[in-house]
Amino acid sequence: MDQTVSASCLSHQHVAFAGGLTLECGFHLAPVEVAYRTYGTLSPRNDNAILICHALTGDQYVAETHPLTGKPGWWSRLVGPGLPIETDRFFVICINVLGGCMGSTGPRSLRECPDGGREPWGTDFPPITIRDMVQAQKLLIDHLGITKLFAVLGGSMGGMQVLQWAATFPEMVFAAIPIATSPFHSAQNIAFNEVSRQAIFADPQWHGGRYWEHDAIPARGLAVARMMAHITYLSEEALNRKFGRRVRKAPQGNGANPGSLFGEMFEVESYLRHQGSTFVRRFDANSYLTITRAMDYFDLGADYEGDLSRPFRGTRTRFCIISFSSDWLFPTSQARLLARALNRVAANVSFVEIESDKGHDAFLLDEPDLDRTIRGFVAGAAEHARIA
Ligand SMILES: CC(=O)SCCNC(=O)CCNC(=O)[C@H](O)C(C)(C)COP(=O)(O)OP(=O)(O)OC[C@H]1O[C@@H](n2cnc3c(N)ncnc32)[C@H](O)[C@@H]1OP(=O)(O)O
Ligand SMILES: N[C@@H](CCO)C(=O)O
Repeated sequence: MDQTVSASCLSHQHVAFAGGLTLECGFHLAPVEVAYRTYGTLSPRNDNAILICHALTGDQYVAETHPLTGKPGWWSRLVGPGLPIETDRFFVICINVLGGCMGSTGPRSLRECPDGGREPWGTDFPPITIRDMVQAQKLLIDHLGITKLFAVLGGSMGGMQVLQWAATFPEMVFAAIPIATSPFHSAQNIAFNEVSRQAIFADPQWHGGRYWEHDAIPARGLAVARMMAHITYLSEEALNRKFGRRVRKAPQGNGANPGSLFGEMFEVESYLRHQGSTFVRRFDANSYLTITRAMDYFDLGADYEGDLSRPFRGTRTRFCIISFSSDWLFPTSQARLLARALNRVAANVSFVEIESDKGHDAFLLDEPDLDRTIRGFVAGAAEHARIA
């Protein structure tokens, strides 16, 4: 079916594709809604589009104030006029992933029930993969009339999407920048995700995933999931630098801090509680479960007896792989495996390990070497692509 014909705009930068998508699991999901933001202008030659893919709990608000948190966009340091991803020159698109909770179809979306009513998908939302996310993005890219992306970039799960784009639609990706990512999700990372999921299931407000029926959310479980995951986004050095062993006065009453000496708590405890409680205001538990599973399934070599170069055979995409020295979640060793595999089949592969003590989330933080690397690679690739 011609998706450009069956697409309807629900509102500004929110499109429904009536024909939907057949997912990797075989389920046909229809309609598929895609929420996105754009910055800059598509050139008359249609050659300046850059797709930015967000990470696990990110969203399309990459370079503007977030509507729920009021915070600047998660990459507003990098995307804008005069910045490494120059919006006076490039047309930048960022899409909320399939399975997300910021407007694209996900577990919180309403579906038709057999009795004619509508209710959220919840845990009945079909399992999705990174490839499904990319297929949903492709619907939108086609709808926007873009035939070739000048560049696709993103960190962490965003980097997985970058690799999937380059593997699935090689002719559409001129340059790819996978950052702080891996060609497969490791056993250690699957293990961390499973602990997060169990924290959600253990919350009395989980209600088998139908929490909306109880006018509740599994806030405690989701917060604990985030607290645990957030530790993996930092590094020992970063935690020491930020908090050391400093303490502050602890909240009193309701058994909030049993065993605490002198009514104190460690700053790092307070920080993690803050990260947990702010997270639940902006994220849906069923989305969290769906997306962490999609990350867990990611394994580019799975269909090729583990050979990571075969998905990219014949590629003409230029790659710039970036890792951070203190990232223990997506360590440099995994990026190096990817670089070695790509070097066997691709003519243009750069690999940069950035010295940083900030851990995995370094790609979201003020890291001048990251900005310089992206600026340099994008400028060089634009010259090769002869972008005005
Ligand atoms: C690619 C993507 O799309 S990913 C999505 C990115 N966004 C997120 O992950 C949102 C969650 N936030 C984060 O993970 C991080 O804040 C980052 C990575 C975005 C930024 O990190 P940093 O700038 O180093 O901020 P930091 O981790 O220190 O957190 C600051 C917050 O902790 C609070 N905080 C700091 N110390 C303490 C403490 N001891 N006790 C309680 N709260 C504390 C600050 O008040 C601040 O709160 P606020 O965010 O509500 O204003
Ligand atoms: N902290 C980021 C990166 C995780 O990989 C997020 O929450 O999406």
